[in-house]
Amino acid sequence: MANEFPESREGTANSRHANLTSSLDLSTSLDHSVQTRIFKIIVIGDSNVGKTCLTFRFTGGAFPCKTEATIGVDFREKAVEIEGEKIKVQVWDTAGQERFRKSMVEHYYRNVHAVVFVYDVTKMASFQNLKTWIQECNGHGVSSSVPRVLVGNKCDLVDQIQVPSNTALKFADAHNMLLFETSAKDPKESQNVDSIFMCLACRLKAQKYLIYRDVEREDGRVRLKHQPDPKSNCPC
Ligand SMILES: Nc1nc2c(ncn2[C@@H]2O[C@H](COP(=O)(O)OP(=O)(O)OP(=O)(O)O)[C@@H](O)[C@H]2O)c(=O)[nH]1
Ligand SMILES: [Mg+2]
Repeated sequence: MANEFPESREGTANSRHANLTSSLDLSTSLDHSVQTRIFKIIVIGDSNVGKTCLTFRFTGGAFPCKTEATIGVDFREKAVEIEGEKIKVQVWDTAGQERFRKSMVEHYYRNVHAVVFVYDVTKMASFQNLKTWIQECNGHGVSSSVPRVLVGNKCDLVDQIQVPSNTALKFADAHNMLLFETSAKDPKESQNVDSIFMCLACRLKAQKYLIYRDVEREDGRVRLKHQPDPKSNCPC
């Protein structure tokens, strides 16, 4: 059974930080000294859908009282333990506004392990724009074997919902994604928010034997072979 132990870190990077590349490279490395794997999960979607709030809820356990549009990327880490293995989940909270993301897009997708697409259930346009986000992701060479999930956020605003669940479910099925409808704001939903990231971490953990056994090194970088683990007990 998956459980967590308390350790989270936050950082930020934008186009003004000169040493960005070296810090970003860490996300894809295996930390051999402590044998802790790091899973890089990016969170993508329109501005204002709640990406920052969702990632904050997962790593900090609370809803931020105030947020501003993300510039570049904020990265947050949470240490979790799954079936006895300590894993670092590194969440990349990306900017939804084009002007705040354009110089960073390459970094977002580089060596990503999993992708979370977010829309706002009260804003149909944010759902319709998912196609563009998926195109961007595919256009950056993210393999179809990289796990992806779809998240409809702001479900607490029950009177304002514009995106019906069955429409979202069809879209998710068509794109081979699991659908989570949740709220970063509603404390009762916090476990559901956790399960978005834990579900992905469990799936990635299922690649354990590949990472330790079939790891390949090319150009000094670690590359992983993706194969499903038939013995995985991932809850999703
Ligand atoms: N009611 C409600 N409001 C939310 C929820 N999640 C986020 N918000 C609000 O939505 C607004 C935008 O949230 P952010 O998390 O900053 O949005 P973002 O997707 O990170 O936006 P960018 O950084 O510009 O890409 C803020 O006013 C939040 O308080 C939610 O679950 N319910
Ligand atoms: Mg943000």
